[in-house]
Amino acid sequence: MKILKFGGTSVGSAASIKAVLSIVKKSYNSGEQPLVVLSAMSGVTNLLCKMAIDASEGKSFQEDLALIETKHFDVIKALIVVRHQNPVFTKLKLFFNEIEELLQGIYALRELSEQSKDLIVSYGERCSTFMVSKISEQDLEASLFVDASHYIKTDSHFGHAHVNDQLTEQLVKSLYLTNNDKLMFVTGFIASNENGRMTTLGRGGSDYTAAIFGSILNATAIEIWTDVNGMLTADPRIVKKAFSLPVLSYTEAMELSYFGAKVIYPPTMIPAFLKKIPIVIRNTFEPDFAGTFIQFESGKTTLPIKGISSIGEISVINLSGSGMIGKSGFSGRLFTLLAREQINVVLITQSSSEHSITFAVNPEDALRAKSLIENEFELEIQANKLINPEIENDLSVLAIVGENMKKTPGMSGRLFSSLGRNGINVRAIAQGSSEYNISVIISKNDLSKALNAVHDAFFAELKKTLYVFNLGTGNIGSTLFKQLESQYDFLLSKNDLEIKVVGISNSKKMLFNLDGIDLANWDSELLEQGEDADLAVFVERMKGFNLPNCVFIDNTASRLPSSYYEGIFQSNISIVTCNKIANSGKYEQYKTLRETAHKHGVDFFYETNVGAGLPIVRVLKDLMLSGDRIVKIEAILSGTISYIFNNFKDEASFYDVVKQAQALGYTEPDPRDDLGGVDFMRKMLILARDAGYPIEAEDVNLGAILPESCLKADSVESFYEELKSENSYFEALKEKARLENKVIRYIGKLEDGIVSISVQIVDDKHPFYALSGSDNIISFTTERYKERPLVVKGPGAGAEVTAAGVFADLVNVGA
Ligand SMILES: NC(=O)C1=CN([C@@H]2O[C@H](COP(=O)(O)OP(=O)(O)OC[C@H]3O[C@@H](n4cnc5c(N)ncnc54)[C@H](OP(=O)(O)O)[C@@H]3O)[C@@H](O)[C@H]2O)C=CC1
Ligand SMILES: N[C@@H](CC=O)C(=O)O
Ligand code: NA
Repeated sequence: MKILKFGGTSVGSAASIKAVLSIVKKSYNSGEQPLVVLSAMSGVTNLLCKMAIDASEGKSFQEDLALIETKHFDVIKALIVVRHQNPVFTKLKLFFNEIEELLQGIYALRELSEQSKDLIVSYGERCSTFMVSKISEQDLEASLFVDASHYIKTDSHFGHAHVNDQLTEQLVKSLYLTNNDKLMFVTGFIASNENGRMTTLGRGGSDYTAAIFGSILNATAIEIWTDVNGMLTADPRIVKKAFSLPVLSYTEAMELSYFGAKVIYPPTMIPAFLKKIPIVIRNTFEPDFAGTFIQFESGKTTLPIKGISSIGEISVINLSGSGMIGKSGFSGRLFTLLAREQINVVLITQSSSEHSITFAVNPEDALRAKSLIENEFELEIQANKLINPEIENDLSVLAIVGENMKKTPGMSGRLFSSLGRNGINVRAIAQGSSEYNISVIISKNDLSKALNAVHDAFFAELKKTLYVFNLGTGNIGSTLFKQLESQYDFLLSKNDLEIKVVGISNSKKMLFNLDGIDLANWDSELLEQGEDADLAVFVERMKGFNLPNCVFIDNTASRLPSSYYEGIFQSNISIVTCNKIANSGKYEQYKTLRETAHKHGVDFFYETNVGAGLPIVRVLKDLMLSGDRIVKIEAILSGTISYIFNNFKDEASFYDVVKQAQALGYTEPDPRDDLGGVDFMRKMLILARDAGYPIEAEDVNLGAILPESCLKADSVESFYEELKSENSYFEALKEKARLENKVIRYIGKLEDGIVSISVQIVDDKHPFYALSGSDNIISFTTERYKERPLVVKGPGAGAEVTAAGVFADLVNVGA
C-alpha cells in the first residue's frame, strides 16, 4: 500500500480536486492500494483560527464563516451531480453549525482555550476530506471518509500534541484490517486525547498523519503531493536557475528543509525515516513530473552539493569575555537556559580561543534571549568576566547542503571564494560536524545576491549568468548587442554561459530590465520605455540591484564614466571597456583602478584600448606576468591613420580618405582625436604603463601629421574644412613618398621608458612597409624575444573587430 498526501492548494478548488482525484484513481486502478491523507482547503485553517480569535475578542465572525461555506459549497456544486448533492450539503452544514455554536460560546465567554482552538481548526480537515471522499465515491464506490481523530491518539498538549504510538498503532491497524478493501480518505493534522477531545499535531501536521499511517501500515512509499516540482536546489523565487532534485537522502532533506525549503517539515517525517520508507515529493499540477525521491541513501550524483537553503531573517547574539575561557560548563548553562525558555538556536559558532560564542536566533526571540542571559550571568557580567550580550539584526543564514561534501575537498573554498568575489561579507561560519552542511551568516541585503552567486559557483556546469550594464549604444555598443544576440544560443549550449544585458544607457535614455533586455529590439525599447539618462543614477541603480557576476561595460568615448570606475569596483562589479580615457588619465588613477579591482576580486579588462580586438594588451600582460621584460615596443596603433596612409594614393584627396575612414567606423567619435595623434598617444601610454613605466601623457613625444591650422580647428566641421584647404601640404607628402618609392607611416616607439610617436617615410625593407586597410602592427622586443621580436598584426579598428574584442573580454570575466 501507498500513502498519498495532498496539501491545501491541491484541495483548494474544484479544478485542483479534479486533478487530485485523477491521481488517486490512477493509483487505485493500478493496484497500489492508496490511502489518501488530505489537508484543509487552502486558507481555511487560517480563517478558522482568525474567526476563533475574533470571537474571543468580541468581533464578528459571520462573514468569514460564510466565506468558508461558499468555498466548500462551490466545489460540491461543481463536482457532485445534483441528485447526490443534498446529503453532502447536509453533512457540511452540520459541521458549519457546530463551528458557529462553538464560536458563539467563545464570543459569549470572551475566552479561547487551546483546546477550543484545536476543535475549531479540526473542521478544516474534516470538511475537505469528507467532501473529497464524496466526490470520489461517485466514481469509485470504495471511497470511505475516515476521521483520523478516532485513530491517532495523543496526550493533551493542545496545538502540538504528542502521539501515543502504541495505542495509535493498534487503532490504525484495526482500521486497516476492517477496511483494506476500501479507498480511505483520511483527515490530516487532527487527533484526539484519551478523553476523546480533539487535538492537533502542530506544524506540518498532515505530513505527520501521512508518516504515521505509512509507518504503521508499512507503506511502500509516502507521496507528498504539493504545488511545486519536488525539492529544489534553492528557493526558486530568488534563484531563477534553481532546479528540482531527483534524489535526496533523509539527512539532506532534513538539512535543506531546516533552513527554509518549505516543502516538508522534516520532524514529521521521522516515523517514515525510522522504517526507511521512501518519501516522494510530487506536484499535483504536473503529475507526470517524477518529483524528488527522499530515501535512506544519498543516491549517485555528480553534483558537489545538493542545494542551498537559507533563512531570510535572523538575529545574532555575541557573547564574549574572559569568563568563558576554559569554563566547560559555560555553554551548557547558556544553551540549557535558552532551551528551557523555548528559544530556538539556529546555529552556533565558537572561536577556538573560547573567548566568544556567537549564536543565531529568530529576531523575535533576540531581546528576550539577551535579557535572560543578562539575568543568568549577572555575577559574571558584574565581575567583568563577561561583556553584555550584543545583538546584531538584519542578518540571514545561507547553508550549502549535501552528503557529497564529506568526500569532496574544496567545497568551503568554493563557497567562500564565490562570496568573496561578489563582495559579500561573512559574519560567522558554522559547519555541522556531520559535514553535510556549511552555514554562513551574512547581511540580509546580500542574501539574494549570495544565493545566486553560490548557486552559480556550485552548479556552474549547469549555467552561469553574467549580468551586464552597458553604457554607450553607438558604433561599438550597437554592434556588440548584435553579436551578443546572435551568439546567445551558442554560448548557452556550448559554454553554459548566459549573458543578460540588464541595463543600457546612452546620453539620452536609460533602461533596466532584470529579466534581460531583448537585444533584437533594444533601440525601440530604450526609446519607448527608457527614462531620461543620468549616469549617476545608472551607476547607483546598478549597484543597488546587487547582482552576482555583474559587469559594467563602457562603450562610450566620454570622460564622465571613468570617475565612477573606482566605486564600481568597490561594489564588486567588473568592468570591460573600449574607452581609453580611464587608463590614459593620470597615472595615479591608472594605479588606483588596478589596486581597487584587485582588492575586490573583480576583473578590469580593456583589450580593445589598443589595436581593437587584436590580442595586444593580453600578450603584454602575459609577458610581464611570466617575468619577461620589455626592451622595445614599435607599433602602428592608429587604425584610422593606417587606413589613410594605405589609401592616400593616386587621385584620392586626403580629405576624401579621412571621410572614408570615418564612414567605415575607424575613427573616434571626434576624428580630430585620431588625426591629432591623441588616440595613438593614449594607446602608447597605456602600453608603457602596462610594461611597468609610470609615465604621464605629457611625457609622450607626440609628432604631428597635420599642419598647425588643422590642429587648431575648434569643431569637426571646421576641421574638415581645414583639411580641404591644406590639400597641397598632404599632396607634397604623398609625392615625396612616391618619388622615393616609400610609404608614409605614423609609428610609435617605447624604449627605456621613453615614448615617442612620429611620421616616418619608410621603404620596403621596413617591417611596417606592407600594411593594408586599417592594419595595426606591434613588435615587442623583450629579453626573451630579443633576436626576433614578437609581432602582432591585423585590422586595428572597426566596429565588428572592436565589439568582438569587448565580447571576448566579457566572456572572460570571472573565468
Ligand atoms: N571604432 C573603433 O574601431 C574603436 C573604438 N574604440 C572605442 O569605442 C568607444 C566608442 O566608440 P563608438 O561606438 O565609435 O562611439 P559612438 O559615438 O558611435 O558612440 C558612443 C556612445 O556613447 C554614448 N555616450 C556618450 N556619453 C555618454 C554618457 N555620458 N552616458 C551614457 N552614454 C554616453 C553615446 O550616446 P548617444 O547615442 O546618445 O550619443 C553613444 O551611444 C570609444 O571610446 C572608442 O575609442 C576602441 C577601439 C576601436
Ligand atoms: N579610432 C581608433 C580606433 C581604435 O581604437 C583608431 O583609428 O585606431
Ligand atoms: Na587589443
